[in-house]
Amino acid sequence: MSDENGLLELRNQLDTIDNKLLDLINERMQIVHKVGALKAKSGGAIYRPEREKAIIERLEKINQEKKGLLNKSAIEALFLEIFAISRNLELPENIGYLGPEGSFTHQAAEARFGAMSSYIPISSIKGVFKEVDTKKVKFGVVPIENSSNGIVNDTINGFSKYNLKIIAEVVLDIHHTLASTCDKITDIKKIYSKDIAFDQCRRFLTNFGLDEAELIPIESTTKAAKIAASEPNSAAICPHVGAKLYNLPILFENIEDKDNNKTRFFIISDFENAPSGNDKTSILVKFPNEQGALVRFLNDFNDAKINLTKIKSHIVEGNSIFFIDFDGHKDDENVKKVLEKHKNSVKILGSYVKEVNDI
Ligand SMILES: C=C(O[C@@H]1C=C(C(=O)O)C=C[C@H]1O)C(=O)O
Repeated sequence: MSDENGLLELRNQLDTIDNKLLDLINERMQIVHKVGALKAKSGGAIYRPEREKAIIERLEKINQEKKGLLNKSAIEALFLEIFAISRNLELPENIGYLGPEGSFTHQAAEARFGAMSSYIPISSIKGVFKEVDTKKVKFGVVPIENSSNGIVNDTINGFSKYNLKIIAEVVLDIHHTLASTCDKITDIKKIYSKDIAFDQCRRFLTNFGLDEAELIPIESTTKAAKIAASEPNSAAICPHVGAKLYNLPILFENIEDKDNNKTRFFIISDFENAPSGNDKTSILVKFPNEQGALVRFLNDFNDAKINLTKIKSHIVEGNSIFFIDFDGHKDDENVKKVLEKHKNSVKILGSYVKEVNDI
């Protein structure tokens, strides 16, 4: 058989498989439709991250056993897209994220909800909380902490003010680029970016003599790309996708000082997750002004054999509060007991499937 005929034959085989895949996906969607109808009757949540996680883990295991050609992230990418389409079929739901389009939070949202969902950029973290609270959007995506810059205060403030729940976490590796229409680095006189992005790229700026340029902080790295695309002798520190969005040539990639620069994001909504068997819980704690309150609290967690994974202090309206993460679900017996004992000082922010990529 000639190469050309060989190619034709293989493509015929692919067409036959694609036809079967289409039938199978449609068959799946018929069932999803029935799940949607049941949930509409019972008022159950459409998005069930713990169920999606379990499906992906099961498929990865089968794939490994069968020595399939797909790797873990390929399975995840394919199925997250199928789940997103499934959920939209059950009930189309909007996702509000800290914008603008192309921001790291947008990337975090897409990593979880796929390319087919309906996204709405919101210009502040406070705004994201408000739109979820008033049910304009079903889900909100906000940053909670960065490995170089710590906790995001506006997000803690949002949780203090609103009774919304964390239903999932997403951890992204953060890479910055220097993008500009200038041909020569010495032509760059102004650099636009978000204040924390400048902090994350200090060494690069010094090493390349760019600390001489005027550093202009603005509200987002994507907006920085937009401005730099139209202003001569300027540049932006922005994500790769931000530069692409505004056709801004990328001069340097991965300019962040630390090679494991990560940001953790929360997906927030108005419902609680069922336990998945591999959960984490986040709480805010405001201790009474008594000696030993923090120690007593921590001892109770220790006695209940709960593993605390993070504790950070934060000031809200002059009061010191703690943001705490621990392993387990709020409905686990040991967790429930401790939280009940301290219910006057604790606000439960949510229990959600633990991400493998940690910060
Ligand atoms: C279909 C369901 O709803 C959603 C879609 C899922 C899917 O497509 O398999 C899984 C969990 C939910 O996020 C379900 O809850 O089973």
